[in-house]
Amino acid sequence: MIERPIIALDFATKSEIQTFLNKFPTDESLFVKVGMEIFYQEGPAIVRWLKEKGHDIFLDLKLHDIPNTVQRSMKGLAKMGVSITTVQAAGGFEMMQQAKEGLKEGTMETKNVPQVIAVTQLTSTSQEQMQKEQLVQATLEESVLHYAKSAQKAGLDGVVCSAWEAQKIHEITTKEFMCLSPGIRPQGSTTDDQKRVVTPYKARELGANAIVVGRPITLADDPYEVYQMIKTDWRNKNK
Ligand SMILES: O=c1ccn([C@@H]2O[C@H](COP(=O)(O)O)[C@@H](O)[C@H]2O)c(=O)[nH]1
Repeated sequence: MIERPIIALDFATKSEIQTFLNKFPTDESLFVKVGMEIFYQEGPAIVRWLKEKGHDIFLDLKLHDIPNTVQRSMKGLAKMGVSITTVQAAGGFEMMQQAKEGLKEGTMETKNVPQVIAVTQLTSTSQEQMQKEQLVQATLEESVLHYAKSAQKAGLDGVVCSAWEAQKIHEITTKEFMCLSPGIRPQGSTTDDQKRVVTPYKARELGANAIVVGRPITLADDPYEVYQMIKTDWRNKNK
């Protein structure tokens, strides 16, 4: 269980992140998500900088390519010392296996292998969209469960899914298999482009092992206050 909500640092520049982090106490160790937006601007240096500040890193680059390319990319990525990283489950079973292999090879000396989890169906996808646009005949839940089972068989540590799917995923995998859930919105917040949204409190009840929260915190007038409120709700201590 990851007790701290993971904050999605969806910013375009390091200086924007610095301004944002200045609103938190300097000794507060955060779990942050580095995604494509900032990584494509700043590269691995942003990961090093955040780590030096004492934060844990979820590097969410959602790798999706042929197995050999993903294996070699993961080998390099492993050296960055991140805690969790991602691939797209749609890349296939062999690709997922090779992602894990690459991470193991890249950390041969340190033995500090990052966890790798597979994105199932994005939380911005509805069942209707999935069936129409991906020509998938199954229900959204069936698709997510299928990817979760495949990710587990491939040796991955978990999946990215909506908290709505977490309980069933645990039933077909294990309680420890990580269900990391974005699409988190406090009661009454706007949903933005997210389709499968859950409150922090409900996400915990439904069996999520970790939550990722971006805009409700990053766009707040007082991000630290909202972060604390979400953390309390997530830990189910306010009811
Ligand atoms: O299915 C997915 C996979 C990843 N994400 C990422 O999580 C955050 C959510 O940000 P919000 O502002 O809280 O909506 C964002 O970085 C996405 O890239 C996701 O939302 N859904």
